[in-house]
Amino acid sequence: MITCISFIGKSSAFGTTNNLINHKVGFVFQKLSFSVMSRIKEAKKSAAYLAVDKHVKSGDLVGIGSGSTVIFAVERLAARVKKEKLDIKCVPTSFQARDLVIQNKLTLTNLEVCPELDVCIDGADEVDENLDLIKGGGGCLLQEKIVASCSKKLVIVADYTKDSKRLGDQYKKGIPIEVAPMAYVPIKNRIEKIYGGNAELRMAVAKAGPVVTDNGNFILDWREYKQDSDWGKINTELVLIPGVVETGLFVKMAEVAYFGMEDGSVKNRVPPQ
Ligand SMILES: O=C[C@H](O)[C@H](O)[C@H](O)COP(=O)(O)O
Repeated sequence: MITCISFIGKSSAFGTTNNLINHKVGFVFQKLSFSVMSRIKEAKKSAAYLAVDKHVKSGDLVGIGSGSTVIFAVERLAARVKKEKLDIKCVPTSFQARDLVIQNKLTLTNLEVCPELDVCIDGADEVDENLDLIKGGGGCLLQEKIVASCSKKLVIVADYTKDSKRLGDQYKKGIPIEVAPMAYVPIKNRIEKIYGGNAELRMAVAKAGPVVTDNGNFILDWREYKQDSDWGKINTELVLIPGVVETGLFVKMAEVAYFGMEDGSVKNRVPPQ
């Protein structure tokens, strides 16, 4: 009985030491990842603020993209409306963007009333050296592409982790492809057969089953594709597959991308001549 008690005692003492080390290591990692996260957040903010200041003027009709970086762009727009009495109207690209416009008390409009926009400010999941983009990591690619195509210029705001030489260098979650729900299996099979890789149905996190987009569709995330591809050609071919609604490949659409850097600076990239 005594042995038993002492065994439990030692074991729990050992356990306590281990727990303490784990706790400390966990704390250091937590602190590190917190500082990386806050650096990324600051980078998003610097890029978004600069892009808004450079590209939006009074009287503009502005497309509002989706995602976490665009939150800062809308914040800056709202501050300028208040301070400079900037007169702008906004067309959102998602439920989230519409909500952002409303919450920030900006003037909301749509493409029926304003089919031609001056500028669209949007985020990206990855930007390559040609300024081709992967978008749709948050599931908003269809309305984003429509609004961008109705804008005189598409201005991308991003942090340094999105800056790549080739699509797929950094962003490993795949190229999002929005599809009609009834067609997701044949489309998946076709993409994998023609181009290789895997096109996986995106599953929801706080819901059983797949992600359903703002437009009632599913998303296939196409991974392990050939990186040195002709994205313009592949995008054109993909949208011709019956049931494909849109792809997250934004080829030759962006006029400029702003990247917030780790050191607090912002660098920009324009397409090669
Ligand atoms: O579907 C989401 C959009 O394409 C976003 O613009 C993209 O995922 C980038 O989002 P974030 O600014 O949060 O990285």
